[in-house]
Formats: sequence, structure tokens, C-alpha cells
Amino acid sequence: YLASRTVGGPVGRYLAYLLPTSLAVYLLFWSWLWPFYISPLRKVPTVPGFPLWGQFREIITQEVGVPQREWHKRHGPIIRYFFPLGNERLSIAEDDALKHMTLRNTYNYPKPLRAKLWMLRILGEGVLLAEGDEHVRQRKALAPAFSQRSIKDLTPWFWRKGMHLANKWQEEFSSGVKTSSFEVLEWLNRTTLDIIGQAAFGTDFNSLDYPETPLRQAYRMVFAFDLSSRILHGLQSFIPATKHIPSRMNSDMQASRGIIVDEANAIIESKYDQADKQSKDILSLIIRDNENAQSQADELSFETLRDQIMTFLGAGHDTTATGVAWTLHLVAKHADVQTKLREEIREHMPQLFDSEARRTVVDRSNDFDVDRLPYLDNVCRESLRYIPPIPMTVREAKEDDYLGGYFVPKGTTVYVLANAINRLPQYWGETADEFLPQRWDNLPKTWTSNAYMTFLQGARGCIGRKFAETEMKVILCCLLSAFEFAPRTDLESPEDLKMWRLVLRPRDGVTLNASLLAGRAGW
Ligand code: HEM
Repeated sequence: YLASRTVGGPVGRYLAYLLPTSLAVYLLFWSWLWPFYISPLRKVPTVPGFPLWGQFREIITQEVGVPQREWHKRHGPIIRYFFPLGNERLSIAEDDALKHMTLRNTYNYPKPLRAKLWMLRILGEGVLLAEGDEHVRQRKALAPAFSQRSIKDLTPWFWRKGMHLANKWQEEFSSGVKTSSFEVLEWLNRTTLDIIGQAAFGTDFNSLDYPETPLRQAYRMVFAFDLSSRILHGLQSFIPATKHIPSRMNSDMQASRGIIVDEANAIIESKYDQADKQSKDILSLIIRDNENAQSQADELSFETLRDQIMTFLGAGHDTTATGVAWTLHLVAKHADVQTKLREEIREHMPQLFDSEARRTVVDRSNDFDVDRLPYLDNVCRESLRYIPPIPMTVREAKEDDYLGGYFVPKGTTVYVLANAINRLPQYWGETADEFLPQRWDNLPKTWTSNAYMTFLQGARGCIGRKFAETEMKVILCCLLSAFEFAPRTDLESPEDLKMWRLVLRPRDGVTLNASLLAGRAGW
């Protein structure tokens, strides 16, 4: 109609037929012919639906990974589904295919550019976003700093900051108050920010004492959840130019990046100038390694070091804080687990429960080994399985390949969804959807290490895994030896308010009632 009115004459009439016909052919091709008769992926078990709009509505309206969890149960461990206009997506949960992606052919599956662009601004181009040979080189240079030995040396910082948090909460009870309510996630974010500052860079951000410190403000802005931020973030994955739209979210991101970059620059400059070469923090180790590098190719440049700091700041504090917050929520909900865990802590570290001895714990932290507490290990692993802080990762095939016997052409978008895989009955049995720490003592025969994707696996798996596991355990020991936690039954459960922005966190945080353990009031 428009064509015939605006152009007029026979050309207009011709266009009036041509345009709708082309549109109909285009839609028919992408929503029916291509996906069902031509696509090389057509043999992959496919979620029923119409590819023109695909399963997009389920994906954006439900918790990340949950629709795919249900589809895997119904259609098998490798599935195809659609984003609008017939855009194909694969989700992989099959053991051998996961091994192939994470171990045998890792570098054929880089992160897609659209996923990287968002992260680059805040996380820098460090080891998380490097690909191929550059990734191999960076990972090799960083590995010694994350060894068991190095983490042991850093553990006193975990105790120091964990105890500081417990003491700050303790202050709330000074005037005879028996029970206090805490939004624990924000407190934990500050604790883990301070830990990464000290353990990784030898720098005290001191956000526990100064909540408004600019660095913490920067991360608060980055992870804002208001509707317009969420829409703009979503848009930027597909249309990067939207980052220039004048909006509060874009200016907040710009300001946050400025603060994070300035902080990272200041840290490196002070470290390079420092005469003390004995520091055991991660950055000092890397700088010393750099100075001893055999060749220039093995050295990390100033820019790479700065981006590495941005990566560790971003990847290394929010994730662990969210993991501890979910664990506190789960033990508050399962009082039997909380009691059993506290008793184990008491048995191995009675000093934590004694007012006098507790004061000296930080100085004697080498005497404590949290890895000797098997139930604590079970609780942490189960919590991280049940609610993985990083619920998914996305990749794009660089070259043609095969996954689980299916041909996967170059350019295919492939998801590994921890929040789906971690709860599949094919690996975990019928209790996959229950929080059961004891399952780790008796895993079913169907279990494989790839059934636990919380830290991913292989060469791209989390380099900070041991760091995070130890940090979580120490913080839990500090808190559970001082407080008893109970859910706030007057508030909506945080599990019903999960939101995803890189990390799967509760929209309103985790608010819990905390009571001082009997006999604690005299501290
Ligand atoms: C509970 C806490 C944590 C969880 C659940 C977690 C999870 C993950 C996951 C799933 C990945 C892979 C992401 C991807 O490739 O898409 C990853 C990578 C990474 N994580 Fe963690 N992480 C945690 C804590 C930490 C900590 C404390 C640090 C640093 C001190 C850290 C540093 C990194 C780095 C540098 C990478 C990139 C590794 C690479 O690509 O070679 N993470 N993490």
C-alpha cells in the first residue's frame, strides 16, 4: 500500500507485490525451510516450537538455565533451540561433548564477540577474555600465583577480613539486642572486595569500614538491576553502538570503568615502586615472575597487568560473595545442616567459640586448616552446585567440529549452562533438585566431574577455584562460630528473586536474622 501510494504507477504496483512477497519468502525460509530441511544442525534433537520467534519468551522470562534444564530432561543431553528469526542455539550437557569443548578442543570455542564487548569495559582484556596462544601465555604466567602453596600463604587475609566482618556484625548486638537482621550479600561483597585487594594486590580497599569507597560504588553501579539498565545491557550484546546512547546506565558504566581503571593503574604503579620484594600477594608474584622472564615474549606488559587486575577484581569478589550469601541462605533454611556444620567447626576449631582464644585467631591462622572439615566441604560444594554463581557461559565454534556425534558448523553459538547441568537427574539421580550436602559422600554411579560446571572445567576453567573455595570456607567458619542464622519469613524468598547479570544473585540481596550464639554477648 505504502509503495503504491508513494511511488505510484506500475513500479509502485510492482513494489506493492514484491515487498510483502519477499518478506513472506524470507520468513518462510528462516522459520521453516532452513531450520527443518537445510541447516546442518537439523539432526540435533530440537525443542518443539516455531523458529520464527523460537523459545525466546521462555528464556527471558525464566531463571537463566531453567528452561534448558527442562528441555535436556525431555530431549537429551545435546539440544537445539531457537532465538527469534530462526537463530539456532545449542546447549551441551553430554559428558563427552563437554570434555571435547573444555579439554580436547578448547580453543575452537572462544567467547563470541558480542559477549566479550560488554565484559571488556569492566573486566579488561585479561586472562578471562584472552583467546588462543595469548590465553595460553597468560594462563601459564598466572598459574604459580594460584597454586595450593600460594593460596595457603594468602589464607591469613581470609581470616583477617572474615573476622573483621564478624566483629562489625557483633557491634550491632552491643546494647543487649538478641537478634539483628542483616542484608548479608552487600556485607559479603565488601568483605571479598577487601580480601581480593589484600590477597591479590597487597592493597587495603577497606570497604568494610568505608562502604561508600568509590571502587565498591563502581561495582554497585555496574550490577544495577533496574529495568532500563537491563534492557540496555541486553541490547548492547546485539547492537554495540547503543553504548553511546545518552542514558544513566551508559554514563554509570563509563564512570565505573573510569574508577576501576584508575584504581588498577594506581595499584601497579605502587607495586612497581615498592622496594619490598617479599610480598606474597598475587600481583607481587606476577611482577617478580615478569622480572625473571626468560624472554620478552613471556613477560606481561603494563596494559596486560592492568587488565589482569581489572579481571581479578571483577571475577574474584562478586562471585565468591554471592556463593557465600547463597550458602548462608541455604543453611538458614536447613537448620539441621547449620547445626551439623557448626558442630564440625566447633570440633576442629574450638578456639573460635572461646571469647579469649577467638581474639588471637587471626595471628594464629596458620594453625587452622579448613580443608580438614569434610562436612564444610560438602556444604560448600552442594551450595555451589545447587545455585551456581556463574550460571552459564556462551561460546562460538571457530571451525567446523563434531560434538556428541553431531556436526557443528563454524559460527554455531553453543551454551554450557551450569544451572542446567548441575541439576540433571541423568547425573545426580532423582534428588537432583534438592539441597543435600551428604550426597557428596555417596555420589551415584552416573556422576562425572562434568556434571559439576560451577567453575567450568579444563584450560578455561576458573583459575581462582582453590582461592574461592578456601575463602568461602574461612568466611563461613568466622560467621557460623559467632551467629545463628534464620530466614526472614516475612520477606519473599531470595530463591524466587534470582536475577542474572554475569552472576546469579537475588534481586533484593539475602536478608537474614542473626542471633548471637549462647555465651557470645560478653565479647
Ligand atoms: C565461587 C566463586 C567463583 C565462581 C563460581 C567462579 C566461576 C568461574 C567460571 C564459571 C569461570 C569460567 C567463565 C567463562 O569462561 O565463561 C571462571 C573463570 C575465571 N575465574 Fe572464577 N569463579 C569464582 C571465583 C574466582 C576468584 C576468587 C577468582 C580470582 C581470585 C577468579 C578468577 C577467574 C578468572 C581469572 C577466570 C578466567 C579463567 C580463564 O579464562 O582462563 N574466580 N570462574
